[in-house]
Amino acid sequence: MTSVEEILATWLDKFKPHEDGALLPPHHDHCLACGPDNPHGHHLVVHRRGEEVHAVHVFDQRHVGAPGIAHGGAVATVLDDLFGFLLYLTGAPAVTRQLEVRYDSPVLLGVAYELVAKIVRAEGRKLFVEAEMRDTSGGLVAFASALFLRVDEAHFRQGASNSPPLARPI
Ligand SMILES: CCCCCCCCCC(=O)SCCNC(=O)CCNC(=O)[C@H](O)C(C)(C)COP(=O)(O)OP(=O)(O)OC[C@H]1O[C@@H](n2cnc3c(N)ncnc32)[C@H](O)[C@@H]1OP(=O)(O)O
Repeated sequence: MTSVEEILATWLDKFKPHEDGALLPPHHDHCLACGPDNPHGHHLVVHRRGEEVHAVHVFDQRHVGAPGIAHGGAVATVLDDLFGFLLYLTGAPAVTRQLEVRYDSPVLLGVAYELVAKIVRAEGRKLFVEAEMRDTSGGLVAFASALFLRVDEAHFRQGASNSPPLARPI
């Protein structure tokens, strides 16, 4: 598992400008939503598209709520993390202060959905953001809005000495 200091050391590069269309880097290798090395993760892959961020995502059996349907918390995780990619466009880290998700239709496992997020407005440390998740016919299945607050590196160091085991013994 990568340490907080190792993660922070890579952040300056991540917050450099990214070209339109660029593949955006994961927040870190074990991030629950986008980390490629997290076996329990969503492995979300996100690109910049103009001033928005864009992903095509498929939930699988690890994310099941009702049979065949993604758990609402899993959907919220992915939408929250998608917002985290907008931060690369702002050039500064921030964290979720408030997140609201509207679930319009069940999100089916094994089906591709298109996700788009944008910054609605910025006021000082505050970033107001919105995201949509649509099915392949363009139908809106979920809508999220959130307030992110810019924080400095000290925020992330709060977890630096906290490294519980990966899983609880049964
Ligand atoms: C590479 C970057 C890494 C990012 C990864 C992204 C991953 C995906 C996102 C996440 O999972 S983040 C993890 C979940 N979030 C957290 O763990 C955050 C936990 N909360 C905190 O640590 C603190 O609450 C926080 C640092 C966010 C804010 O504490 P502060 O004491 O700095 O701010 P405060 O609560 O006083 O609010 C600052 C301003 O926002 C305003 N505010 C707060 N809540 C509001 C609200 N709900 N609506 C409107 N305004 C609000 C508040 O009134 C105030 O306004 P003014 O500055 O004008 O006085």
